[in-house]
Amino acid sequence: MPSLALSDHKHKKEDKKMKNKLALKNPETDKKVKKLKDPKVKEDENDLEVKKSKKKRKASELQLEEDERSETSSEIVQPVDVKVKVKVKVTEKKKKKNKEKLEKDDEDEGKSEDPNLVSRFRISEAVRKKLKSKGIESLFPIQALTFDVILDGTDLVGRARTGQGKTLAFVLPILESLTNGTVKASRKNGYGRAPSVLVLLPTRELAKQVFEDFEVYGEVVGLTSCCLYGGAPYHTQEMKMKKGVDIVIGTPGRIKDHIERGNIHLGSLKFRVLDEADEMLRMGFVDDVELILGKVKDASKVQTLLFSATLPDWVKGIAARFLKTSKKTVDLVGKEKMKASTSVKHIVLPCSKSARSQLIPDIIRCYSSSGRTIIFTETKDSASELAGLLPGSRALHGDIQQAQREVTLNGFRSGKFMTLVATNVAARGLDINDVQLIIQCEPPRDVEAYIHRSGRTGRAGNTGVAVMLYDPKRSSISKIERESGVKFEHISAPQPVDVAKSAGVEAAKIIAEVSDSVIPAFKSIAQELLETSGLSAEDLLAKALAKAAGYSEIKSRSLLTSMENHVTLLLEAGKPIYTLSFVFGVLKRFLPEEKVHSVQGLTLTADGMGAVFDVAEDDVGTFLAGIFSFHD
Ligand SMILES: Nc1ncnc2c1ncn2[C@@H]1O[C@H](COP(=O)(O)OP(=O)(O)OP(=O)(O)O)[C@@H](O)[C@H]1O
Repeated sequence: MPSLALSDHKHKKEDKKMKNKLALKNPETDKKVKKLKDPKVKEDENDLEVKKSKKKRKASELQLEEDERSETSSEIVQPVDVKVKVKVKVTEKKKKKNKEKLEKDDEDEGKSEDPNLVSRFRISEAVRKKLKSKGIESLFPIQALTFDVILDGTDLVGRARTGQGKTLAFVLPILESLTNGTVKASRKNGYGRAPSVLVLLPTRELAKQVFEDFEVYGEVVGLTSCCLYGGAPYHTQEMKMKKGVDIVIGTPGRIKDHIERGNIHLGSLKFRVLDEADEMLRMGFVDDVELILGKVKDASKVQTLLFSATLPDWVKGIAARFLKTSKKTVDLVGKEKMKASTSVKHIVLPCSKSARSQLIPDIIRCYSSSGRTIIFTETKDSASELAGLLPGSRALHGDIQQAQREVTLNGFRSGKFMTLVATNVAARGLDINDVQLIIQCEPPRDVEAYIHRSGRTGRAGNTGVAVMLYDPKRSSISKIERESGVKFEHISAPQPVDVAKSAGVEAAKIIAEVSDSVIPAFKSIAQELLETSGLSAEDLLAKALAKAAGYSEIKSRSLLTSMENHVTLLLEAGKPIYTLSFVFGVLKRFLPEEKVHSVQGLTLTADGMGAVFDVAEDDVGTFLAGIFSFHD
């Protein structure tokens, strides 16, 4: 970082040297980007290696046995060619059989050790098959630990980190309970039946997602579900309720409306579920939730379940009021310091508001692994504004019409576009395949929001990256860090040259895929260009690659505010500085007023002996010249 020594004349020479090194080097970025390859992945690879080598060992032992056998055999059959062939055939068949046996043994070995195998739980055959078709053969810990508790009729508070499968933790035992468990006999059947299950969730999108799980697994055991949320027409929802459903899933406001209109009767209710309870109550649904829960006349006959990745103390009060005293709590986070997802790499990066739209595309290029990205903003307006500035992205927030919200979310899920800019409406519960990167434009107001937003990646055992931007002048990350237990990795903005390199790799792949048939058409122009440009073939090709990657030039970016064409300068005072106005005063002594006002992101250094600030690249000379004249 170019530095301006304020009081120490001895450093003048070094300062002059530094003048020649104005471009900011950022060795950290390179290192960090590389480091981002999750060590866990490596561990998994190692595990795989161990397994592979075990397999290889077993295979080679078998191979040895076989080789010995076939050698002996071939001695016997050698004189007759046909027999050799037959023998070889037999050997190959055996080899195949052995290989299959080996694979099966390996599989069985792994399976029989797994205490959470689906087959070990009281899950009906039809649901088991459905789970298998979805690739689920084993329950996740929160599911395994709560299954029997719920199926046996106990109220439950369940907590596990984001993406750990809390939805199926209540879906599976509820379905079993209704079809094979204690509740089966008293459950209402037939046309016009009142629901047996009521699930309340904070957002429409989440309600729909949970509804889909109930639909998929409920269908195979003959249970029907219905999703009720605002912004959708009442009539269709009413018709469904009239026909009768077993499970109702929805947001509190719309459910309350239906209750008041007489469309839902809770007299047959066996289960009520509060998913993401803290968010529901925080969003101001507390009266609606209380009203709905209060509609259940005999609460002793209803089982109540409460799930979330975050359970602030005040939610425990609600649990105490609405769950039976015999309730159980399964808390997989508990007193552990780290409350956020452990399969996510948590990163912070200083960035001023004005630099966001320039910086975000580069963060996406460097950290999204070509997967999906969700960007969180604090307000609906900034979500719309940012989506407008980022090509190929769409906004999702509460002011967007429900139909459009659904189109947007479907488009994001199906990969029509890869970047979603959202408010907290997308923070909770949403489970979208291949979200590799979360960007939070500023630190959220509460730690729960941080935990849930960053938890949209790194789900179901996958890894992901969560980058939180902060303006050092306006916001602090220490509260989030302290309360979430996350140890953030601090990085500076990806430098344009690094971003360009990764874009170049992509461009090279694209060029390699171009058919050779284009060569004749372009060859003579290429030759002419080579002769006239005065560049080597490599340099010329590098320029072509840059253009293919969308680059005509590479701009520099400051470390402090991440602004393009700005450089961060360090002013060393050689003595403690207590206020920013002191720094401004010093700058004013050797620089014109308008230049002093143009500095960005002025901040005191951690040791209090200096200050850092950004200046336009074109002004660096003026600043350095100013400080030298000041010393002279
Ligand atoms: N036993 C399992 N085996 C494999 N995948 C599973 C299993 N259970 C759930 N999943 C998958 O894990 C993902 C995350 O599940 P889910 O959305 O229920 O997490 P969650 O704990 O509710 O997260 P959040 O706190 O963010 O709402 C989903 O894609 C789900 O299909």
